[in-house]
Amino acid sequence: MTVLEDIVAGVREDLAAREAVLPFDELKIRAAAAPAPRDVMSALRESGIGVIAEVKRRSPSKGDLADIPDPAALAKDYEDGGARVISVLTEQRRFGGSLADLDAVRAAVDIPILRKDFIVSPYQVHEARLHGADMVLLIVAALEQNALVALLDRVESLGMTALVEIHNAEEADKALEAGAKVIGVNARNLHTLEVDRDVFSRLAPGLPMDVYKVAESGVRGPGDLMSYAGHGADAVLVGEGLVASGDPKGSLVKLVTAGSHPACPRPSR
Ligand SMILES: O=P(O)(O)OC[C@@H](O)[C@@H](O)c1c[nH]c2ccccc12
Repeated sequence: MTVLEDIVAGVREDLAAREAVLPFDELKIRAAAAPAPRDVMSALRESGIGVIAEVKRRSPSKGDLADIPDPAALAKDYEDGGARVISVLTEQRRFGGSLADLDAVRAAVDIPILRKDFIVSPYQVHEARLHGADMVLLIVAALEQNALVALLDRVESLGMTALVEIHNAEEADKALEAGAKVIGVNARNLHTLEVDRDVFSRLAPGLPMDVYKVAESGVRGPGDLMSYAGHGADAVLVGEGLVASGDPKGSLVKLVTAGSHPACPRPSR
């Protein structure tokens, strides 16, 4: 079993337990009554390189990163520091996240929120909506193509935006085939957990101009942001570089400042 398969197996078990408590039909009704989702694309398309800031306690590759006793306070710091979107990891077993984190962050900020999890079922999409998410991660490596297409349609039909994650050229083709408008290139291989920052520069030129491109993982500071921007990134998604820095807000401000500096390369759109 690869790391990804192991994580997804745990996610499916936890999902079955939640579904036994709150059946899908009831969940859908409740989610439909949630306040409308935010316009993620307009937030993302503000000028400069966007920063998506992540609430991340631990990871299978690095172990414990930060305690984050108050995810709402961290999220508020991210919002004040100029994040475009806040990513909240809700996977429990390996990342120490929860839907309670999503609720806390939703109550604390006005900017769009991404539910970062291993989404394999429409149940999780409606659940994301119920808990206030505006954006949902769909990982191509974790999904059959027909499931990817169905989940992407589901996300859009609920007025949310999908961040479709890829790591190689075959997954890029699948994401485009499915109609992804926002594509995240993860520098980390989810089967082996190895990070290769050059994956973005190899894949980005093959993605259409009108696809919004997010460089995910391994951003240590402004230098990595500038380099990703030089290869065509519209935004970067950063977790560890913020939460483990000792000063998440200060570290974020440095990234946001670099991303809006005149010397920073711009996506040619
Ligand atoms: O902490 P980093 O290296 O800045 O990475 C953030 C983000 O890219 C990473 O958490 C991530 C990217 N894709 C994922 C899929 C599932 C879980 C986590 C992730």
